Amino acid sequence: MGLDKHFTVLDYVVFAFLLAVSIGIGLYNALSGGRQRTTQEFLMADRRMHCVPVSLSLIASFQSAVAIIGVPAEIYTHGTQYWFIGCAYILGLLIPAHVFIPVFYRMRLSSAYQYLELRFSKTVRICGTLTFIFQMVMTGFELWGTVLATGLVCTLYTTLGGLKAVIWTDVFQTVVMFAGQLAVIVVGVQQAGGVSEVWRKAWEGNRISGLDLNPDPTVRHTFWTLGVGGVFLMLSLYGVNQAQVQRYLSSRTEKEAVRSCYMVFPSLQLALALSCVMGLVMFARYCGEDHSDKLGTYTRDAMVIYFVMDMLQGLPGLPGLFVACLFSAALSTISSAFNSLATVTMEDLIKPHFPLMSEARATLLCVVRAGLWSLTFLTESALTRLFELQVVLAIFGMVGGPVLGLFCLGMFFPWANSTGAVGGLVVGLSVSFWVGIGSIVTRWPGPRPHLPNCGVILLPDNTTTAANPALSNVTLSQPTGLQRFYSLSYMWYSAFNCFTVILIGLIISFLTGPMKEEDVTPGTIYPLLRKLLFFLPDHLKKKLCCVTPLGQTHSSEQRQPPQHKEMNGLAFQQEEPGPAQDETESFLLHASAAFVEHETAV
Ligand SMILES: O=C(O)CCCC[C@@H]1SC[C@@H]2NC(=O)N[C@@H]21
Ligand code: NA
Repeated sequence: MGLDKHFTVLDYVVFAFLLAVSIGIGLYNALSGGRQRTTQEFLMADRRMHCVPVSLSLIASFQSAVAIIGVPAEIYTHGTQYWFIGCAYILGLLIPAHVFIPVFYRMRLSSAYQYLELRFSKTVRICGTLTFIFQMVMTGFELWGTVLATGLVCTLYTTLGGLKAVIWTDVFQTVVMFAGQLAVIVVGVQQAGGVSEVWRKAWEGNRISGLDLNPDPTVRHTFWTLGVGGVFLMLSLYGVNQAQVQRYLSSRTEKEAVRSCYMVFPSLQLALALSCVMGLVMFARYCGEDHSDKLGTYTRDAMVIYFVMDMLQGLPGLPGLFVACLFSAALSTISSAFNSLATVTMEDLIKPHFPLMSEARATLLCVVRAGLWSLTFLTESALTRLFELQVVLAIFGMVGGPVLGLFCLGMFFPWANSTGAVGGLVVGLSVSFWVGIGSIVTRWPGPRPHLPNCGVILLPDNTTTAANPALSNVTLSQPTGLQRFYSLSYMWYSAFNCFTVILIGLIISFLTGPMKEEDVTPGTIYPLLRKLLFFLPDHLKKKLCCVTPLGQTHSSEQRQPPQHKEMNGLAFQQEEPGPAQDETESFLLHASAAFVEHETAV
């Protein structure tokens, strides 16, 4: 699409400079500190990270070029309805902060899927890990072939620098992302003749969407699909996705991890606002014209890049900044994917079979795994093109939704057993792919009113009529039966699949003999019922919830972890579990110590 025709020397300098800084930060973290000699340092940044870099890195993981380009394209063609996904960020971050982080952090896990082994069984853990790998590989396709070059760079610092390098490069790349989007907005507003002009054109072009409370689940974007369906999308990404869980666990304390999750909220709202305003600014300038003739087969996302390059033409350095912004978005997502894939490969697939592996060998294997993953991604990204935002979100819903269901089944339902977990996940994934592929195959156009473009006439009673009546809303026939099932909005996939896994998981658990509460590993259940019924007196809670309130010891001895002795009310370990100790046992020691300590301290 001839990006380079707008590039001046200064653009190349700006782009190269920003890329060089990314590499520099990565290499610095690779060669400083403990020089990445242990897996704790390589995979968990020594669990000493501060909440500011962690929160910026949390943004970068799921703010790739797809979001930077896809959201403006969405606003340009459909209006600002998508902006309501911002309402999903409230619960979408509060629940991870107060439900998932406490459970994961007190268990001092390295991989989120260790939780599944401790709550259910090794089989469930492997299923969770493989589903996560599949999801990351599927969405790995979202990145461009052009990332190939810089992707090699990212491979360098990700494989050498570990999580610490990835987090600090993410911090820098998030700043570049915001700067690039801001530059486009400032220039665009100024060229369109000011904010009021942009607003007027967007308003006349019907791009300012009101609150659409239509309850129809087949309508693509409404307050319900975005504000409620979006919560489950956020939970699957910011609650249980390995890339984010790893960042929470790299925080120095649990409070630091919760603080980093809270700090994601304003930055995510800013990222959403910048990309939505960018779409409006583009609309004000091009009035919804469809330049696909100039772009040939390119998707509407490519149209966004064309517009931006056109807007920034004649402003040397800014096109370079915007392309650097795109690459930063892509690189920060790639590096997070590599590092989290290397972590789960090591923690969930390799280490359990080689408990006696030495630290040096384990770290070396991590480096090799991160390198192999990056080459996998780079080869596939070279083969594919940018996916549209909707496709990536649909994949997150199809794969991330069932995994979210698996964790919710484990945390909120003590009766769920491993058979139920595996059965629920298998059925959940099958149904999710049935809906997802069904909707692609039937290509249900969906009742998508064709928004009139700038050529509208604003009537005195503030209604608009399209310049050419043919463009007015076309009401399609409503889908019926199976067709309705296939035309479920992709924004409901996460919620729908999550509930399927929970429902099937519970049914199978009850059919195969529900777990007894005392058999459940301590710390793996979030006492949802007890917390929700906080207002009831204790004896009622105990009877109602049939879950022993946290902190009270059990009558049965086997609940007390071995090698502990009480001293002035605090439990601590007599000796650090030796390296030879198998991972689950050492986890048990850690968890129950932290668990009892936390509860007695509270
Ligand atoms: O860019 C990507 O990695 C794919 C799109 C992810 C977008 C989701 S929507 C909710 C949350 N908010 C973001 O800014 N990113 C994620
Ligand atoms: Na990113």
